[in-house]
Amino acid sequence: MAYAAERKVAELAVQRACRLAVAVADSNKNSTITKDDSSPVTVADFGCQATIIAAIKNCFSEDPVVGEEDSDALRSKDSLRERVWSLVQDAVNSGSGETETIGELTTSEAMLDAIDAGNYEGGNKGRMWALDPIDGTKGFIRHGQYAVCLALLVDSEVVVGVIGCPNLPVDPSNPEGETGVIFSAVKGQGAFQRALSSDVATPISFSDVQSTEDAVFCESVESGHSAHGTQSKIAELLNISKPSVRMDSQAKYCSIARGDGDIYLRLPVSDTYQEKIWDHASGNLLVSEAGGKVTDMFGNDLNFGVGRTLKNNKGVIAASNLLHQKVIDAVKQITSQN
Ligand SMILES: Nc1ncnc2c1ncn2[C@@H]1O[C@H](COP(=O)(O)OS(=O)(=O)O)[C@@H](OP(=O)(O)O)[C@H]1O
Ligand SMILES: [Mg+2]
Ligand SMILES: [Mg+2]
Ligand SMILES: [Mg+2]
Repeated sequence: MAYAAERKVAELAVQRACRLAVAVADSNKNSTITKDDSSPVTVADFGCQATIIAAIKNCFSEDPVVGEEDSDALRSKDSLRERVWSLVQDAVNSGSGETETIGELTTSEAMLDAIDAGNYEGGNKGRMWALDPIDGTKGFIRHGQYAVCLALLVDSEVVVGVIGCPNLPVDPSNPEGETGVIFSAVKGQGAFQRALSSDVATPISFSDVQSTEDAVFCESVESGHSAHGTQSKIAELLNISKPSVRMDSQAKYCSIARGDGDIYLRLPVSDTYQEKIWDHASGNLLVSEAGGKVTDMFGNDLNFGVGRTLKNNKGVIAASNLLHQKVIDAVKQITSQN
């Protein structure tokens, strides 16, 4: 099967990173720093980026990586670096059978170098990985939804997408039951989920909701990340009566891809913000392999080949193939009134 090795490595790397993130959440000893753009980053973001890039470099040494974080804060603060190094070592040592495939990290210097290997500028030629070590950092901090997201792109097309969601219920019909799910998709091979605790993956697909009246839509928690007011007008026009499900991170893509909801609306709040490729690459493939479509607000495909951002696109609309065009028509109608 095409990309079997890449999928295996990506799943093992994401699984190891999810253990690290869960350990930080469980410890209640998180350290948060505010970045230059005022967004938060935690020890878990750094640790997850280090473990995942180290795994990629151990297995596919020539592949470039577009990763969200850099190591500047760790290089200038010994205590922070030591804390992240300790988390990385614990995550590596607590795995069983991973190291023979994805290797390990041997020094804290190697950890810093791994984090900084995520500095690729992107582009539309050849292989590259897109990594969001913790997507929905605000969700992670508030013990809500967050996701560890890794994608392989070839000539700017996503061919492998893996998303780990430690706080998402394994069985959506049993929200109080076990949590921790890993989603994966390979281009042309379908979309799957399995419990983080299990080796058995099952296929997932969109709901067969035919009419937007019966649909559920999801959106960001933060009103600064998508335009809640415009989104509620779009929902009204589509006769959606159920309240929106607000959820942090690419868990939104995962939820609709397995039929918990039907539509993901992400209308821009600012004219200047450019969506980042690591916030959408994995979810894009998961949705298309599960029977859905992702475009920008104008119905254009997302272009992952123009750098670290989606600078050629505005907003994101994801829905099943059955509903997508209806949603785009409603978006057009509402946004042309503004
Ligand atoms: N202004 C603005 N507009 C749109 N998106 C933005 C904006 N600012 C930040 N971000 C990115 O939002 C990522 C989290 O998206 P979510 O959908 O999870 O948002 S939310 O956490 O539910 O609010 C978040 O990803 P992480 O940094 O990985 O958490 C950011 O990349
Ligand atoms: Mg993100
Ligand atoms: Mg992030
Ligand atoms: Mg961030």
